[in-house]
Formats: sequence, C-alpha cells, structure tokens
Amino acid sequence: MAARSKIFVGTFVHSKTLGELEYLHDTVVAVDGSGKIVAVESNSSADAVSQKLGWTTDEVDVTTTKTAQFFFPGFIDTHLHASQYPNVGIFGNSTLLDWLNTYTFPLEASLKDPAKARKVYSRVIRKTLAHGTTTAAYYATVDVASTNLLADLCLQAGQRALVGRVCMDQLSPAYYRDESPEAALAATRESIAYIESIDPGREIVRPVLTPRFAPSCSAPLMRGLGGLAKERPDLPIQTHISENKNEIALVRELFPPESTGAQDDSYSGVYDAFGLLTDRTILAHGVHLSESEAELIAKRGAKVSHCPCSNSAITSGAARVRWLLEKGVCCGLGTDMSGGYSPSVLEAARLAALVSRHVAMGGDDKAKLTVEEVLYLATRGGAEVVGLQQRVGAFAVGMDWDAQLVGLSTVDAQGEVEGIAEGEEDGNVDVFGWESWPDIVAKWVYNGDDRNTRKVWVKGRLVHERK
Ligand SMILES: O=c1[nH]c(=O)c2nc[nH]c2[nH]1
Ligand SMILES: [Zn+2]
Repeated sequence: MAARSKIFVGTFVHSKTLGELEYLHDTVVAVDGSGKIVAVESNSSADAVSQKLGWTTDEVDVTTTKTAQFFFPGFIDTHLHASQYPNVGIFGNSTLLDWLNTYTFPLEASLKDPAKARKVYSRVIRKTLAHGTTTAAYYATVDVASTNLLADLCLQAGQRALVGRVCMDQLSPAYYRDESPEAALAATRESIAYIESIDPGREIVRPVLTPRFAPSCSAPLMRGLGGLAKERPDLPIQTHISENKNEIALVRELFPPESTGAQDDSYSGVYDAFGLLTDRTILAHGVHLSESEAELIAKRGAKVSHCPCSNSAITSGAARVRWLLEKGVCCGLGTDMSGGYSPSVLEAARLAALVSRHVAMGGDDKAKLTVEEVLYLATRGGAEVVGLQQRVGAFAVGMDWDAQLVGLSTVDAQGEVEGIAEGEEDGNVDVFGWESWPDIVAKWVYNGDDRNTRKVWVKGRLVHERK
C-alpha cells in the first residue's frame, strides 16, 4: 500500500549556500506517497496546495510547526563505525594506533556473534535517528553476516545508509583480519551482492567499498579494491586518511613510492596509485594533509569527512576545513564513533565550529567557521560527500523528504517553559521570544541535543518521534 501524502506547514530552515541559511516562513511543503517533495510554496496554505495537487484533505497528513519549532534537513553523518558504538566515551588517553589495538579491534571482532551485532546495530540506528541523522556512512566489521545484518536493520528502520564491510588483511591481530587479499575481495563481493539484493533500487541502503585505511591493507588488497572500484564505477568508497602523524609515518614505511608507482611519498598518493582516489571516495579526517595532497584530492574530486570530535578525543589534530574548502575540496561532517564520543551530528557541527576557532588561534583568523557553514557541512556538504546531493540535504521539489522537526523551549513571563507538563523534559535551549531566527538557530547549534529532535523522516517515512 502506498504511503499517505504529507503536507508540512510553517517555518523551514535550510542551507542555500555554504555561508547562507534560507528561512522560509508560512511555507507549505508537500510530499507524495513515494517520499518526494512535490511542492514548496511560500505564503500558502495546506488547503491551497492540496487543491492544486488534486489531493483531498482526508488522504493527507498535515504537520504544522509551533512557536520555536522549525523543519530542518536531516543530518548526514559522513563517517561512523556502527560496530564501535558500545565504546563511545571509552578512549582514555590513547592515540590512534594504540586506541585501535586496545579498544577497537577486540570490540569489532566480538560482533561476529550475531546476537551481539543485532543488539549493537539496532541501538546505534535508533540512537542516531533520534539525533536527526537521516543518512549514515557506516563502517561495519570484517564479518560478512553481521555487515549484512546492519544493512537489513537500516532498511527496516528506514535510515538511509551506506554500509561497508571492512577490508583489512594486515597489521591487526590474527583474530581480526581477512585471511588473504583474495578472501577479502570475495567477502566484499558477497556483502555487496547481498546489500544490493535487499534494496535493488538503492532507495535506502547501498554498499560502499571500505579499505579500513592504508596500513591495514596489503598492496594486493589495495590493488584488488582499486580494480573493483573500476569495475563498479557506481560504488562509493570510504577510507581514512592522514589522521595521525604516526599513522602517516607508517604509510610512508609500508608503501614507498617505488613500490606503488606513486609520484611522491604522500598518503593521498598511495590511494591514488591504487585507483582508490576518485570522485566517489570519502576520506575521513585529512588532518595533516600537505598542500599538494589537498590539490590532488581536489583534482580527483574526492571528498573529506571532517570529524572534529574524534580528532580532539584521540588527540589527532585540528583539521583545516577552511583551507580544504578554499582548495576546492568538498567537505562534510562525521561523528566517527567511537573515535568520536558522540552520536550527534549537531555535536559534530558545534565541535567543527570550535576546532576551527583553535585553528584560528593558531594564526589563521579566517579559519573560523560560522553557524551557517557548519550547518551546511552537516547537510548539503555531507550529501555531496556521500554522492546524494540530488536527493537529500535541502528542501526542493524533486528531492526526498529527509527532515527533522526541531523544537526549542519557549519561556513565559514567569520564567517557566510554556506548554510543558510536570515531569516532561524541555531540553537545553530556551527561547525568550525576542531573538531573531539566526540567533534561534545559533542557540540550537551551541546548546541543542536530541531532546530538540522532535520528529525525523526519511523519504517521507516517520522514523523517529520523541515522546
Ligand atoms: O578514526 C578512526 N577509526 C578507526 O576505526 C580507524 N581505523 C583506522 N583508522 C581509523 N581511524
Ligand atoms: Zn573512522
């Protein structure tokens, strides 16, 4: 049975460009039964738009914003590890390479147990949806069955997702790695075929080639994955790059240019030499990239997932997002759980703003990112990073309705929150009534959390409602 048509009425906020948010008031957005936006009309009414579309009122569900509420595009988390979710907040004083061995590989390996994988993956999907993440680029684990389960669960829950089986055949414990490059490639093909079989139209889930990072992959595996990327130019690719200085030194040691045919000894050059630096490639981090690497990444059209929470938590460094953008590199945001401790893209946005201020304090004042810019990265930028910019990230006719209803607290004359019953939660963002819309949005960015994410839709389907 086709889903009912939906009409949304009130205030809509979305990114027009990197630096500009558009505020649409008294606006009506109509969404058909397939989840597509079919009308965006300002200064109109639900009745007028229904009539224009030939919809009768009894076949349409109408949702209207109240005071201090607005519709915002769903967030795009361009990089996170579903399998690491139970470890959020557990990283001690580690840095990348010891963090992987101490905390990460044992947990990921343990998700071979299907019951444990189901428990973790069901929860991470619910949690990220509750924080407004409508699209997620997930790393699963090496294990095919549990990777496929993650795709099944995303499809059931209605979360748009890229799901990657992790490829890694070296430099990890024997209990957690692919047995050989051939085994890794066969397992990757198996997982791709499964994910494509459950959603052939790629409406919600799609597979993504996932070399963990260069140090985890032998040259034959990298070569094989490059071949697969060429054979399947429709598949996205995700990996990590230039996160930590010891990691970069390791890559230089493992892949000298004479062994790969690369032009230089850079990290980006390694991926490029194996055919993995493409316009479908999502590169997590890029904290320590050189000028020439940023230029190569821009030339290839590869994208960067900026993960400020992770980069701060495991002391990797402060990525220069303004510099990347000025080099012409498309950027989005990633929570990178559990290198990052938070499932929230809103938290990633606020940390992107703060990390950019640390870059500015290092001497580059124009590095500071504005509220408008971090929200662009969280939505439209992220959509481009994962190759879905025609479908999600903004409100326009022809795009899918992937959206969140944000609700903030309004304060009455006595200083109480209006409309909140005894014992109900009101959240962290108080609106007094005199703020401008840009100020309201800034207050949300710096103090909001999942209490403000009242409803979430993906492709027109309600996938989360805060009770
Ligand atoms: O942030 C990260 N998380 C990981 O799991 C990982 N593996 C390699 N490099 C990594 N970086
Ligand atoms: Zn990561």
